[in-house]
Amino acid sequence: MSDARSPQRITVLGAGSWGTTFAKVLADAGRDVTLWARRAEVAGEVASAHTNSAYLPDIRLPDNLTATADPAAALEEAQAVVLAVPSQSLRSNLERWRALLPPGVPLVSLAKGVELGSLKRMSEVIAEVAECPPDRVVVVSGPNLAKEIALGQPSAAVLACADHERAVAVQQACSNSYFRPYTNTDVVGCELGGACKNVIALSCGMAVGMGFGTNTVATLITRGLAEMARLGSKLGADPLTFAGLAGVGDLVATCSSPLSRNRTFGERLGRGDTVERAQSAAGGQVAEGVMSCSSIRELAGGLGVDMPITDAMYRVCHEGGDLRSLGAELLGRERKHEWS
Ligand SMILES: NC(=O)C1=CN([C@@H]2O[C@H](COP(=O)(O)OP(=O)(O)OC[C@H]3O[C@@H](n4cnc5c(N)ncnc54)[C@H](O)[C@@H]3O)[C@@H](O)[C@H]2O)C=CC1
Ligand SMILES: O=C(CO)COP(=O)(O)O
Repeated sequence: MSDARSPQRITVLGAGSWGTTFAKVLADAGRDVTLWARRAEVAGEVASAHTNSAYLPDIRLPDNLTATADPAAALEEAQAVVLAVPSQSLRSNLERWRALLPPGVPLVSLAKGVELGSLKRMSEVIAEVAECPPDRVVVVSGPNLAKEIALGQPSAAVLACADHERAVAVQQACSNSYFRPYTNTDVVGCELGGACKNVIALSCGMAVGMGFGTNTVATLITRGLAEMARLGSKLGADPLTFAGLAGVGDLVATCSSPLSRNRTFGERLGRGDTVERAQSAAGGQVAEGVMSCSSIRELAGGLGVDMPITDAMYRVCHEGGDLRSLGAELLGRERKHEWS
C-alpha cells in the first residue's frame, strides 16, 4: 500500500499514559496528532508546554502533537481515531462521541479489557456503538509499557484487524525508529491476550509481594499463558497468537515489570494491603485486571473453560479471598497432564 492511503491527521481520545504515549508515537512517525483530554488543564499543558506531567513526567512531547478538551474540535477532519480510555468507560464515552466520528475512518483500540455485563471484547463494543463493520476496528496490543515507549526505548506491537489493508495503513502511520508494529488478522487472540495478561500480572505481583521468587512468577506466567490460550482456542483464536507479542510478549513484560500498574496492584495485596488501599495508591490510573478478572471468569465459566488463576484473582479482588489459602488451593488441585 502506498503511504497516500495511510492516515496523516490522527485524533487520540484519552490522554492517560498510553493515550499520550501512542499520540507521541504517531507524531514521531510524522503524523499530525490531536489529543483529547478529559480535563482542560491537561489539554492546556499538552498544547502549550508540550508535557503531560500527570501521566508522563519529564517527557517532552513533539510539536506536531496538539491537544484540546473539546471532542468536536478534536475529531474535526480526523483520518483515523484512536480510542484510549479504560475498557469499562469505553462504551459510555463512545456513545457521546459517536455522532462526531468522521465516516469510514479506522477506529483504533488501545484498551485491554473485557466489558463487564456484556462480556464483549473492546473491538466488539466499538463496532456495536459506532454501528460499523468489525473490520473497521484495528486493535493495538503487545509488550507496550507506556513509560519505556515514551522514552523512545525500542519496542514492537501487533495491529490486529480482519481487514489486512486497514492494518497496513495504520501500521505505516505508527512505525518509527523505536516502535515496530506487526500486522495480524487474529483480532480475537490479540484482544484476549491483552485482557488476560492483566489478570495474570495481578497474580505475579501478589507472588512478589508475598516474598516468592522467580520460579513462582515463571510458573504463573506459563500457566497463565495456558489458561488464556484455552479460552482463546474456544473462541476461535489462532493458538499461534499466544506465542507472539500479544501473548507471551505482553505477559512477560507486564508480569515482570515494576512499571506495570496491574503487577504493582497485586504486589500491594501480596504485602497485605486491602483492595481499597491498592486502588487509592494507584492514583486514578487504571489496573484493568481488577475488573477484567470478573468478566473473563464469567466468559470462561459460560464456555466451560478452566481458568484457575483468573478465578483465584476474582476471589481475592471481589470476594475478600485470602491469598495464602487460595495459593494452597491452586497447588492442591487435582494432578493433571501439562496440556490437558
Ligand atoms: N499504560 C500502559 O502502559 C498501557 C495501557 N494500555 C491500555 O490502555 C488503556 C488506557 O490506559 P492508560 O492510558 O494507561 O490509562 P490511564 O489510567 O493512564 O489513563 C486513562 C485516561 O482515561 C481517562 N479516563 C479515565 N476514566 C475515564 C472515564 N470514565 N471517562 C473518560 N475518560 C476517562 C483518564 O482521565 C485518562 O486520561 C487501558 O485499557 C490499558 O490497559 C495498553 C498498553 C499499555
Ligand atoms: O499493557 C501494558 C503493557 O503492555 C500496561 O500494563 P499495566 O496496565 O499493568 O501498566
